[in-house]
Amino acid sequence: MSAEFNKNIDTSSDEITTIVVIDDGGSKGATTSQPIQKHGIIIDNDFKPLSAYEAEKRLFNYGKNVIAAYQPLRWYTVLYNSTAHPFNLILIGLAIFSGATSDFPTMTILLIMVIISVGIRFIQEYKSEVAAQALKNMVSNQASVIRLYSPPDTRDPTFDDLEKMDRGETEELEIPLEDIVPGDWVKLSAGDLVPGDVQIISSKDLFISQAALTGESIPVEKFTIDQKQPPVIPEANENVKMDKSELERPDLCFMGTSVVSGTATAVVLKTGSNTFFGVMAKTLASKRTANYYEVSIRRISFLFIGIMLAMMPPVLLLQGFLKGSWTDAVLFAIAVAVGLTPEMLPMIVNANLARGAIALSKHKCIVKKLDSVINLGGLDVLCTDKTGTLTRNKVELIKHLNYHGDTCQLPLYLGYLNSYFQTGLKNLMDVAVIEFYENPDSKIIAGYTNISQGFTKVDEIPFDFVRRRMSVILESNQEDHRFLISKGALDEMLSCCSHIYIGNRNDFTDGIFPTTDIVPLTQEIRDSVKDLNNALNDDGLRVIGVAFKRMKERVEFSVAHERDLILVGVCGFLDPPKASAKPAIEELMRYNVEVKVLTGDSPVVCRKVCEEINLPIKSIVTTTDIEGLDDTELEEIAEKATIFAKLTPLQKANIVNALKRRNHIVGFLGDGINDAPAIRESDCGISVDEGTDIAKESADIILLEKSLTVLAYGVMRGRLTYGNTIKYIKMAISSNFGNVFSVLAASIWLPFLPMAPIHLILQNLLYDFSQIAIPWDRMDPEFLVHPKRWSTKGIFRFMAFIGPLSSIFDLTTFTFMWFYFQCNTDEDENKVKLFQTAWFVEGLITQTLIVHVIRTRKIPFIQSTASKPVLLSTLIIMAIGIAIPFTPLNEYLGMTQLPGIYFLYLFGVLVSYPVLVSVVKVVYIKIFKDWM
Ligand SMILES: Nc1ncnc2c1ncn2[C@@H]1O[C@H](COP(=O)(O)OP(=O)(O)OP(=O)(O)O)[C@@H](O)[C@H]1O
Ligand SMILES: [Mg+2]
Repeated sequence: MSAEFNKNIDTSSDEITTIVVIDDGGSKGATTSQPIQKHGIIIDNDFKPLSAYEAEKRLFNYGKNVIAAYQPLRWYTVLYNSTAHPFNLILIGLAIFSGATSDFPTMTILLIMVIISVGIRFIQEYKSEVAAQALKNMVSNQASVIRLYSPPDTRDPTFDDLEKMDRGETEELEIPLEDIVPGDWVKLSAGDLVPGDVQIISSKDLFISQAALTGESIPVEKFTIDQKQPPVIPEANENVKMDKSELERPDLCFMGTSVVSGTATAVVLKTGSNTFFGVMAKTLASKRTANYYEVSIRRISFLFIGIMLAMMPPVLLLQGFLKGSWTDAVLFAIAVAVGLTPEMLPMIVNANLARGAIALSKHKCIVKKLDSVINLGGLDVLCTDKTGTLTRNKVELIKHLNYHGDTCQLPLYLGYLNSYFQTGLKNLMDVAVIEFYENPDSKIIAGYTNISQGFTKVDEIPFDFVRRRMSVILESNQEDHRFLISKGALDEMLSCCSHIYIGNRNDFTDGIFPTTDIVPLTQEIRDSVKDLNNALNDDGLRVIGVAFKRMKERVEFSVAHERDLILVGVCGFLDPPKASAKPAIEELMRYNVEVKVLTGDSPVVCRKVCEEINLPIKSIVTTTDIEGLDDTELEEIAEKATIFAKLTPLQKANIVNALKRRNHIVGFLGDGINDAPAIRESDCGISVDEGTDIAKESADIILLEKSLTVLAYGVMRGRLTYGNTIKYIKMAISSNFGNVFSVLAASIWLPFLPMAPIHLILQNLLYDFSQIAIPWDRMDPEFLVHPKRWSTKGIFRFMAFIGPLSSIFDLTTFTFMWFYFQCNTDEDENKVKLFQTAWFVEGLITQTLIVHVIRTRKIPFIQSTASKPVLLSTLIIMAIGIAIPFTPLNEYLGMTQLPGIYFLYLFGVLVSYPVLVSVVKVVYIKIFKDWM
C-alpha cells in the first residue's frame, strides 16, 4: 500500500498548510489517474499516520484498546464471585449462629464446608479464567493500520530504509486489535470490526452495521463530510462525554460496529473503554441478561432454598413443642437446613463447564462463553455453509470458457483484472483467479507480460451478498476509455448483461477488450448460457460469469452502472469435498444431529458436494422458494429441506429462526460476513479462526480449524458435560426431598433427635467430598447419542418420584432400631447414641451409593460402571462413614460402636436400595421415556 497511498495524497494542492485527502478506495496502481473527489477534509500538514515510536508512546499513555468490562477477571474478583453465593452465605450465617450458641464443633465443620466449596470453585474458576484468556489469545484479532515506514531493524537501518523514512513513506501493517491507539490510521473493508471510534478520511461505498449499538439492523452508509478542521483526538486523560447524536454522523464509525461492504481509511479518535461502546459496555455488563441455562440453574437454586425454608419452621416447631428443648430444636433445625443446602452445586456446575471447555480446546475448539458447552450438547440441527466446511478450503480455477463452452482467455483475463484490482473482501475465488493467472503454465498471451500493468484503477463497486457480483472500473494506459469489469454469480450477471461475446480470440495485440463478435443477448442465448452453467454445475464446478463495458464517463461510479454489460464467458472453479467431511457427517448422524447446508452458492454444485460426502438430501430449496413465505410456511420448508441455496445473509438467519421456532436447538457454522446474522441468531454460533472478524465476534465457539470432525466431538463433550451436571442436580434434589420426609417423620415419631446436629453436619461434609469427583465421571455411550436439552420440569418430576424412595430405607432403619435395639426412649443415652449413629451410617451410605444407580439407565456395576475417581471417592467416603464410630472420634461426636447385627441389616439396605431404585428406574423410563 504505502507508496500508492502517499501518491493519493495530493501534496501539491496548497504549498504550505493544507492537504486534501481524497478518495483512495484502497486503489492499487492509481498513480496516474485523477481520482474523482467525493468529499474532502481540509487538514494541515501535521495530519499524517503515526510513527512506530509515537504509537508506542500513545499505547503507554492511552492504554490498550480493550474494553474494561471484557478484561480478564482478577483473582480477587473470582474469589469474590465464588464466595458471594447464597448457599455460602447461608452456611456462613449458620456458622456464626452456631458460634454464638457455643456450638463450636458445628461451627468448625460449617466453616470447613465453606472453605472446601469456595476453595474448589475458586481454583476451578480461576484456572478456567486463565485458560479462557490463553484461548482467547489463540484466536487472532488483527486490524490493518497505516503507519509511517519503520525499518525492520530499527537499530541498523539500511540506506534504503533511511530514504523511505525521509520521504515520509507509509506502510500497511496487520497489528493486534488491542495495540491500536488514538491517531492511528486504519483501513476498513468488508467483514472487519471497526477497531475503535474512528473518523473517516476516505471511503468507498462504505456500509456499516450499527446493530450492536443502535439495534438498527439495516446498514448505514458512512462517508467523509467536508470539514475545514483536522479530526480532533482527545487527550489521554481527557474525560470525553458521550453524545448519542454522534451515532448519526455519517463520518464517524464506532467500536462494536462492523463493515458490511465497501472500504475506507479512517483515523482512530478513541479506543478501549473511552469508546461509545466501551462506555455502554460498562453499564451493560452490570445488567447483562441471563441466558436460558443460567436462568434454569438459578431457578433450581431457589427451589433448593425454597425446600429448605419450608422445612425449617415445621422441624423447629415439632422438635420444640414435642421435645421441650428449644435450644436443641434450633440447633437441629439449623443442621437440617445445612443438610438441605446443596453447597456443592455452583462448584459442580462450573467445574463441569470448565472441564468441558478445556477438553474442547485440546481439540482446537475455543469456547468463548462457558455455558456454550452445554448448548453444543443440545444441538439437534447443525446448519453450515459449504465452502471450507464440506469442501476443502482451497478453490481452484479449472475452466475459463466462452459462450460455446470452448476454452477462451478472455474470461480469465478480465476475471483476473477484476480480482487483482478489487480491494474489498478478497475471497477464495479471487485468490483462485489470481493464482491461476499468475501460474506460468497457464499464460498463453500475446502482447502482454502482465495485463494488470496496462491499466489503472479508477473506481470499484464492492461485492455484496445480495447483488452477488463486484465490479472494478479501469482506465487503459493506451486508450482514452474506461472499462467496467464485473464478475459474479451467473444469474446475477445475466440480469445485467445486454450483449454477449461469442468469439474466441487468442491474439490480444490490439487490446484486450473485444470490439467484434458481440451480439445481443437473446432469450435463446440466455438459455444456452444457463445450460452451460448447469452442465458445469453438474460436474461440481462453481461458476461465475465475467462481463465488461466501455465507458466514456468520468463520473462517480455506482451499482447503477452495472447494466448493459457484455458477457464474455464464465470461469469454473473446483471446490472439492474434504476427505474428513464424509466421516464427520456420519458421526454427526450417529449423534442424531441433522446437518443442513445454507449456502449462497448454486443448488446444483451444493447437491453434488453433498452427494459426494454422503449427506442424505431430503429436498433442495433456493432463495426464490422462500421469498414471501409467512412464518409457518417457512418453518415447514426449513424442516423439510437439507440444502438451501443462493441465500442472502438475512435468509440464512431467517431459516435458523424458523428451525428454532420448531423447537430445535440450532447451531450455525460459518465464516463469512454473510453468515454473521445466522451465527448470532443460532443457539450455538460457531465460526473459525480464519473467518471474518464479524463472524468470529458473533460466534460462541471458535474452531481453530474449520472441520466438522471437531464439532462431532464437541457435541459429544457437550452432552457429557450436561450429563455430569444434571446427574448431580437430580441426585441432590431428590435426596434432599427424601430427607424432608424422613426428618419430618422422625420429628413426629421419636422422643429424641434422630441425629445430633453435629452428625447431620458431618454427614453433609462427607457427602460433599464424595461428590467432588462427579465432573470426572463418564456417561454411557447410549446417553451421548441423543441431543440433550435442559428441562426443569424433568428435574421436578425426578425429584418427586425418586426422592421418597430413600425415605423408605430411613424409615425401615428407624423401625429396625426402635424395635430390634429398643431405641425407643430418650432416657437411655446409649440407646439414643446407637440410634443416631445407625442413621448416620445408613443415611450417608445410601446417599453416597445412589450416584451409581442414578448416573445410568443401565444396571450399575454390571452394565455400566462409573469412572475411577467417582468409584474411589464414593468407596472412600462410605468406608470413612462406617469407620468413624469405631474411632476415638466417636467420643467427641457422641457416637457409639455399632453391633455386628446392624451391619447385617446395613448389608441388606446396601443391596435392596439400589435394587428398588433400579426397578423404579425401569418403570420411570417406561412411563416418561426419560431418566438423565
Ligand atoms: N469474489 C467473487 N467474485 C465474484 N463473485 C463472487 C465472489 N464471491 C462470491 N461470488 C458469488 O456470490 C455467490 C455467493 O457467495 P459465496 O459462495 O461466498 O456464498 P456463501 O454462502 O458463503 O457460500 P458457501 O456456503 O459456499 O460458503 C457465489 O456463488 C458467487 O457466485
Ligand atoms: Mg461462505
